[in-house]
Amino acid sequence: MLKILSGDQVKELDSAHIQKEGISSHELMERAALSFIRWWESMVFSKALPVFVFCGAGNNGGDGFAIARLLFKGGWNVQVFRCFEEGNTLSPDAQKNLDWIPEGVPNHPWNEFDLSNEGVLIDAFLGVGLKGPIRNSAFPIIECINSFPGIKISIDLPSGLLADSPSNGPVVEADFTVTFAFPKLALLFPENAPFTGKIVLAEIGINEPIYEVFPSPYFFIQEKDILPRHRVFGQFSHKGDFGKIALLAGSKGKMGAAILSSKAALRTGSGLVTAFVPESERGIIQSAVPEVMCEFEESPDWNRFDALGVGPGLGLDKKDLLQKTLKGFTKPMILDADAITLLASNREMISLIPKNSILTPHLGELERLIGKSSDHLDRLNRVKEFCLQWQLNVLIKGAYSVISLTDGRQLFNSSGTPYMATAGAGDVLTGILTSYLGQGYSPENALICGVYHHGKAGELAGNQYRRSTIASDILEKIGETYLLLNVL
Ligand SMILES: NC(=O)C1=CN([C@@H]2O[C@H](COP(=O)(O)OP(=O)(O)OC[C@H]3O[C@@H](n4cnc5c(N)ncnc54)[C@H](O)[C@@H]3O)[C@@H](O)[C@H]2O)[C@@H](O)CC1
Ligand SMILES: [K+]
Repeated sequence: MLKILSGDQVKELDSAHIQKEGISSHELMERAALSFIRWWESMVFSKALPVFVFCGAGNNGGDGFAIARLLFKGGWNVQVFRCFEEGNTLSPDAQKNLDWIPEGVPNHPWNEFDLSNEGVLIDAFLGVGLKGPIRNSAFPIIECINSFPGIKISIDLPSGLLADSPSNGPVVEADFTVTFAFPKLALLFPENAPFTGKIVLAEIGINEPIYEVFPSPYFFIQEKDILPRHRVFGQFSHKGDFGKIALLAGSKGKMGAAILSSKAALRTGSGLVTAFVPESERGIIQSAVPEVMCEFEESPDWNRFDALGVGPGLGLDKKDLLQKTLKGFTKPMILDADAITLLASNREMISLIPKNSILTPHLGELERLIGKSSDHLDRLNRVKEFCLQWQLNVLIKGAYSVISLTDGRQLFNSSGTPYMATAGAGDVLTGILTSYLGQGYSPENALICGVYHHGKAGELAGNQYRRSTIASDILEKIGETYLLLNVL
């Protein structure tokens, strides 16, 4: 997993890199610019479009100058716009790259930019070096960039956005943010989505051991992290090895939730799935999912199951049943939907949850559980406290869902699409997570694999159905995610 460092640590990363690999900060900047160019070429922008590069006085501006040079060499019609006063001192690497701008690239002060221009604007004004509240002198520059009607691409961060804390001042509203080495924390906050546009990760070849010395609780999950976390089953495995799981879900009028979670558990390889549903409703699930078994007792011997998922469509009148279940199951379990709402209003039950269990609230359920947050950073901190206090794992669902673990680490998922914001998508996830726990995955690996596959299945469904995507489509795409990730 990619460690997400703070803006302040980026500078230290530079020197760690220089010390360990003997690569200068200037070479690192060149790598960043080349990595940007690789992405740019993959976008096949029309060569008829002029490119305007707005450059600041720091290394973000340095990236901009280097990009302008490389684009010019590649045959693009490029112009540079300087976002600093005449006579200002530039960072050494920015100065070097400014000096290297070829003769044929026009170079103007930013206020000479003609807003009626058409083309692409590259925002290399401010990056992770922005400190504190933005100076007044920067306001008109950001306003000018935002008034440009063409495509806007921010380098590393949209200018004005603080790397890892909430921003109050004006911020560039980019269509794309090409960020180097790892996504900066603030890019993953939902409140910053209007500024970041689509986030593109551009690798600059920093080796993983170099990251090791930097402490950070934040990580970014990538596709390559998934396969090694899956369990491998042999030729002689039988259905008992794939887990015997139970789902306590569904109620009158909400049997769909039980169906979706049971099917998802089966689709992710559960050997045996038993749904605990009200007896009066059994016909619905048994005809919809013939592979699932049904039981109706209110407090069975839960411990005969390898894993237990509780909550989808359960109903809010099941407090006693939830309490008995929490007392009756001793292994980590999944708690979702109505189970979380019941816990939020009966907080004395939180201590009954088996340690290392997983709670999967959406933002509304989370708020009921931990109170209102002022912003995403505050939310992350509150959830971390909750996880540490109760030794529970919490998944904050949404874009870049966050897996918050019992040891304080917080992992951002990278798969998914807004088309997944549809009824029942969470029920599918509960089935997947319960399935992986039943197959012997640790809660951490169940979360990483489950959340990633769920997001990937949503992307595949979204690519096909766009806004008409429903939870059953996500479910039906789970199989394709196994092929895509090469999971046996
Ligand atoms: N260290 C690394 O690993 C790499 C860093 N690179 C680039 O370097 C950038 C960081 O460069 P720097 O540390 O030089 O910083 P930046 O270039 O991001 O910012 C420094 C500039 O911001 C101005 N500034 C600071 N606070 C301000 C405020 N409150 N209001 C208005 N202006 C303010 C400063 O006067 C200075 O001109 C990254 O974002 C990235 O683009 C890349 O070259 C790739 C490698
Ligand atoms: K920028």
